[in-house]
Amino acid sequence: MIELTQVVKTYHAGLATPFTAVDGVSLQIPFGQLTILKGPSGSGKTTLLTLIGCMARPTSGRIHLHGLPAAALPGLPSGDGLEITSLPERFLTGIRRRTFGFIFQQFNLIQGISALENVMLPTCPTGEDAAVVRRRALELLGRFGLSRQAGAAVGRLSGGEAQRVAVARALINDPAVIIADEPTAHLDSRLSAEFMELMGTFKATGRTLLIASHDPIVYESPLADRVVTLRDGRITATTP
Ligand SMILES: Nc1ncnc2c1ncn2[C@@H]1O[C@H](COP(=O)(O)OP(=O)(O)OP(=O)(O)O)[C@@H](O)[C@H]1O
Repeated sequence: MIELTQVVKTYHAGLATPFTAVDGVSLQIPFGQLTILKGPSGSGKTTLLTLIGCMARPTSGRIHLHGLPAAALPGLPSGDGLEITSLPERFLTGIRRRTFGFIFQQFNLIQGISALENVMLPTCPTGEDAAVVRRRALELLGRFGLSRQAGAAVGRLSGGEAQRVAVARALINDPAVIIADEPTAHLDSRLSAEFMELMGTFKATGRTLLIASHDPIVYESPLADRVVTLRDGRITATTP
């Protein structure tokens, strides 16, 4: 479980115009479930995802990881209740790489390199053998029907293909938790429904899914275990 306790994120803290984007959020995200963060633009969904995914630190409050596999915590005690908010940067980086896979709104594929190279990218800092990574990346691309596009520059891919490359990239380090930020924002209804089906297959393998979205195809999906609604950086509703 990922446990947030009174998490606050204030941008420009200490400056003339501080802005509190996340304002005292307490939330428990069980492993193995699909949790949706829903809310209007600017409600703090992306900010919250970056805090949970160890990409930024909260201004105050704590985030604990309870019960992660030891392999996800290299050099760290795997005991219960690891508090990530106060860990030194090098540990945060390790947890980010091994525990989380990210799918961004614009997919954030690197233009000018191939689909295969994009999928391999998150493994670069791990120093893993390139041939092994390449095999795994090709397997993933094959699984998503993209074998023929492996060598293609990502700029040439269709929206749906680009999305599946982004999903393959999120999976390359076999993360326990997949974080997706408005993953269907640039997809039509059919591709959005396909995306949710894909998420369903990951959930079936025991992965934890955390998706920020204001797309009803996502937050009304029967796959969602819980929908957390945010407004002005605060939780206003949790269903069920
Ligand atoms: N780096 C930053 N510096 C200052 N303010 C920021 C920064 N990042 C986000 N904000 C502000 O924090 C608020 C929450 O932003 P955030 O991106 O988390 O919302 P969101 O719910 O994900 O919105 P959207 O659905 O439009 O992506 C917004 O008002 C935004 O302008």
